[in-house]
Amino acid sequence: MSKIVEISDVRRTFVQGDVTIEVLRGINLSVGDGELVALLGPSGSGKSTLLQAIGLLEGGFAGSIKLDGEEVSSSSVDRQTEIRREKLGFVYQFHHLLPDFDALENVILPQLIADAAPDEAEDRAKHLLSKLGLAERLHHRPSKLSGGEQQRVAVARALANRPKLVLADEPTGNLDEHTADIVLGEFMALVRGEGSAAIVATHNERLAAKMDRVFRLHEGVLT
Ligand SMILES: Nc1ncnc2c1ncn2[C@@H]1O[C@H](COP(=O)(O)OP(=O)(O)OP(=O)(O)O)[C@@H](O)[C@H]1O
Repeated sequence: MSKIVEISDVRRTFVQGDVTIEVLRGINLSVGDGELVALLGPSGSGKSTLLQAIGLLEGGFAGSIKLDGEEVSSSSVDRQTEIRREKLGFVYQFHHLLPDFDALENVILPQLIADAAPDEAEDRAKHLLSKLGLAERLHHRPSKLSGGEQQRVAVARALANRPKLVLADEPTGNLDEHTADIVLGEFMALVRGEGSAAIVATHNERLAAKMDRVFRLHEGVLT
């Protein structure tokens, strides 16, 4: 199986005044194409920091990060932006949808930014939103949607450009347990159906157990 993610000896240290925190102390991780993995760890263990490294969202990391076979840790900012746009999708704990656009527009926009044809972008957005049970909510703005519905739109947006890898940081952390289960189940089914891989950071052991593999971040290393 080819690997969408291969990272080795990734390290990150934060210095705040006199205090130095080694958050990542030599992380090795590989994720195959289409594989769904959970990243578990207590609050403050560095899950978000690791996702930021893989998502090329922050600098300051040491070590090697390969995405889809390409060493990207020292790529130019422009190349990293291109990789984020073409290969990665992101879902966060809070939806970060654009408040003045409806659900459909929120899923169309990233495709237009990636130069998709408007008709195709709309068809794809409708397809994804329908798969997530939102066919009747296409023209609702985020403020008129429930928390679960908002996260479903965020999931559709993350998948809109057919990313090879979705990075999800506590994607259901803001939802009640029952809704979180449903939305995560839908997210996983959709990601599998699309053939994308995903890394999902969560505190929730039960949800993690439904993934292909589970990694635990503890004291800066993965087990
Ligand atoms: N920009 C920063 N400057 C200084 N310290 C930071 C910075 N970002 C994160 N940290 C520290 O790094 C550690 C890991 O943070 P991170 O957000 O990655 O943890 P997490 O596992 O995602 O936690 P949670 O589950 O609570 O979101 C924390 O102790 C945090 O205070």
